[in-house]
Amino acid sequence: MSTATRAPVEQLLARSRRVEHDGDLLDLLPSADHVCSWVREGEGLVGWGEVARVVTAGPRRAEDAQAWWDRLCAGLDVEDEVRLPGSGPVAFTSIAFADEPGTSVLVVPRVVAGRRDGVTWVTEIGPTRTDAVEPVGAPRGLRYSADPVRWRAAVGAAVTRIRAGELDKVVLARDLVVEADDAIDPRFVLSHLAARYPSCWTFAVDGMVGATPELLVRRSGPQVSSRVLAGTTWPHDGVTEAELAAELRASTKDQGEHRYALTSLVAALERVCARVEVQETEVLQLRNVAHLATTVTGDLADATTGVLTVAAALHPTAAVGGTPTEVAVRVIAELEGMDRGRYAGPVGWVDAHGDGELGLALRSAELAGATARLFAGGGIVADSDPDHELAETDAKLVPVRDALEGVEA
Ligand SMILES: C=C(O[C@@H]1C=C(C(=O)O)C=C[C@H]1O)C(=O)O
Repeated sequence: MSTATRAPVEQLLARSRRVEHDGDLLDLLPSADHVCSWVREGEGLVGWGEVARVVTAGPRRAEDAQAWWDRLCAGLDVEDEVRLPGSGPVAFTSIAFADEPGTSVLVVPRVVAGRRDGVTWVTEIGPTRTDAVEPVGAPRGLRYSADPVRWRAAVGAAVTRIRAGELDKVVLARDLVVEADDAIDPRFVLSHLAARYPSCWTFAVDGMVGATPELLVRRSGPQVSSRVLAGTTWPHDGVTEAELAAELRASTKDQGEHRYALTSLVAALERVCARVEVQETEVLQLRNVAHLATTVTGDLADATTGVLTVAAALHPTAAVGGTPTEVAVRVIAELEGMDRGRYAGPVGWVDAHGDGELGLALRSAELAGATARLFAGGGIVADSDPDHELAETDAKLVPVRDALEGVEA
């Protein structure tokens, strides 16, 4: 099922030209409206304005978005003097976690500013316009509400079902609703996330914002790569980073969680790739948590498969779903008691060649007016402890919480 809610009627021209700008890409966003972002280590893409969008739902939500975008690109005139990945027409997309409920969106911004290897450019679709610049405001009067007691019980129920042999692993998530006095400016959240989590991808699409460390798929021609995360610890009792990494490597529970996630990713990649290569598992250190991380690369069997279609084949891995996938997705719906919406779904950008980068919308929140709904989850296996899992989700909520609070240190 797919509904085009806004499609251009006239013949459109997309123009990319180099610009002299060495400031922060996020500082180019003129207002809080239609903010799009995919920024890491100061490079990437930001977008604003909107020339077209499609809203999709159901089991083919990502493929439908890809097909709609391909059709739109086929009718575009393009002048691209930059010719780098991400120049020329691009769209930003955020796909729902589940087949249902939830809606997915693909947005074509009117203006995109990009930077890669120190080269900065601007792509405009349609006639050039001057945007009114509005100052960025901090959220005020933040109030929090969550139900950790109910979630703890859900984790206990999941452990019972895993021990009974119904499934091996399930990722359970919870939300934290934050109310502010006025509409929350996504630019405020994004600039704090990017400053404190520079190695993560700071993303925004249609109100879904966050800084994710997990790359579901990057497509560059026939080559794809992915970085799967599972198995988590966080700073405690003054342990050093090296000690934390050693703890994680030595934890059979975390290694087990990681193996389920990696196995599911590799099996899914093997269905769409002619060659798959698994790199060595590493420890990824962030300021709030550390994860076991494995990069997997592959060559697409069919080089015409667009990045969103590849994502559809991979999602959900057992990093955000579980093992076996179908059982885990059903258990998530039964035990979580909430609609994940676009949390833990693919998020990122696509270009006119089917290339792009899609992360998983983790360490994220859905912004709607003065409300932010934050999400965090963790992998549950046979020997998981509900209190420990609750503490893990608290650690994963830190990035967006701190960003809303404007924590600088
Ligand atoms: C589900 C989340 O994170 C995922 C689960 C992890 C785990 O269980 O160890 C680690 C990284 C992510 O793949 C989240 O951040 O909400």
